[in-house]
Amino acid sequence: MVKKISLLGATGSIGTQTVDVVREAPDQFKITALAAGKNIGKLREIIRETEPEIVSVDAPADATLLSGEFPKVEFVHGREGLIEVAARSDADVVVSAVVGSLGLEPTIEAIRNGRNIAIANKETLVAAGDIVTAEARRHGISLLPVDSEHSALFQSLNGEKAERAERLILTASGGSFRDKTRDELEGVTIEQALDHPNWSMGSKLTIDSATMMNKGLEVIEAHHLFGMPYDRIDVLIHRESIIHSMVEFADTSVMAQLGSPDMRVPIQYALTWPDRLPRKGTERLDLAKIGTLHFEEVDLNRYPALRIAFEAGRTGGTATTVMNAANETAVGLFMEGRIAFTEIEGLVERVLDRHAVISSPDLGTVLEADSLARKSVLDMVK
Ligand SMILES: NC(=O)C1=CN([C@@H]2O[C@H](COP(=O)(O)OP(=O)(O)OC[C@H]3O[C@@H](n4cnc5c(N)ncnc54)[C@H](OP(=O)(O)O)[C@@H]3O)[C@@H](O)[C@H]2O)C=CC1
Ligand SMILES: CC(=O)[C@@H](O)[C@H](O)COP(=O)(O)O
Ligand SMILES: [Mn+2]
Repeated sequence: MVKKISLLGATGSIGTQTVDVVREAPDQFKITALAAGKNIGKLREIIRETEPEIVSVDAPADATLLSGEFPKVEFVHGREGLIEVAARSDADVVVSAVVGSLGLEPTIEAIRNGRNIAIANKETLVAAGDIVTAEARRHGISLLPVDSEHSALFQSLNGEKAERAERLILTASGGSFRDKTRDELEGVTIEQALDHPNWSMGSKLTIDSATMMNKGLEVIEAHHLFGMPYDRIDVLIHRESIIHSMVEFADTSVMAQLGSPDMRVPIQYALTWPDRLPRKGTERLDLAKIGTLHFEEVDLNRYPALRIAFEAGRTGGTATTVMNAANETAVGLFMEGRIAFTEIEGLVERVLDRHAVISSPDLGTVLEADSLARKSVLDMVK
């Protein structure tokens, strides 16, 4: 049976690679709903190719423009449009791949509508992991990891209960500045920060990888997806991004998932699970050619964002919501050239220090904490 897919974040790095996967297996998948932001040129191409029933864009003017060009497609817009595409779609799976905690409400609506979620949008789980996983349990849907590390953990668990695992080991490339000391980070440029050694990804995630906030977000994501306490989640620097992550069991066995760094592999697995399809166009792993794999401990003084994320995760409640929102805002300021790269973690930590944590927030409280944290960062750099 053809699987119907609703794709949120269609024009982004994960979105366009999801379209690649669908293109390669038209007898398996059909995209019926799309959501994007401002990249109307790319969206036009994707609409032409996939012929969806409904599409959401950010601006009302773009929705009107595209309605004229594609009369058979229904267009909606803005935050409500994004939620409508997620909630109304009759898709078998919703690929949640917008960037940022903007993905939270549509993902929750999709879960409440009984859709399985292929979750790339890690910020949703960091902002409100307890709420999202509780909704998933209540509605009996699957949260299928797309993030490469979490797909690796999921595959390494291979049906075993996460409780049986003793330790999750997330691998980290070290990001664009892994060969620089903390002092050498002074004055680094946006272009340098965007030059990831192994992966081609959206800009926000590439900056997060350089601060290692990405790994911090992923630790929190793993905690929620696999129910693992923080003191049993480790991070290991592995420059090559060939081992995507590992699970250690009580008998000392370690299961790992390896492969070429190509996000179409975990995207496809989330869409085909529990089956697998052949993958055209992904380079097969040739370990003899690679020769050597490297591993290193993480120095939390070099990467304070990872320490901040572990602390926020252990605190729980709105601490992770606030950390995520402050980080999104600080990364945005860096991308606008308004702050230095080395100011990102300090801003996040200052906002967290001033925040009075609410331990079991409802969705309204999460959204309010998120928006206040964004404002706090902006106030600090005025
Ligand atoms: N890229 C990767 O390899 C990986 C990504 N992820 C996660 O997946 C998510 C997406 O990442 P990535 O694809 O790299 O990001 P990109 O920046 O490449 O894409 C972001 C997507 O979100 C859309 N978007 C942004 N703002 C809005 C808005 N206001 N309304 C609707 N859509 C909006 C963008 O639309 P537009 O461009 O049209 O404005 C775009 O389609 C992130 O959470 C990231 O952490 C996880 C693992 C790997
Ligand atoms: C491809 C992917 O999953 C990214 O989240 C990736 O993990 C970034 O790599 P590092 O954060 O390890 O640099
Ligand atoms: Mn990842």
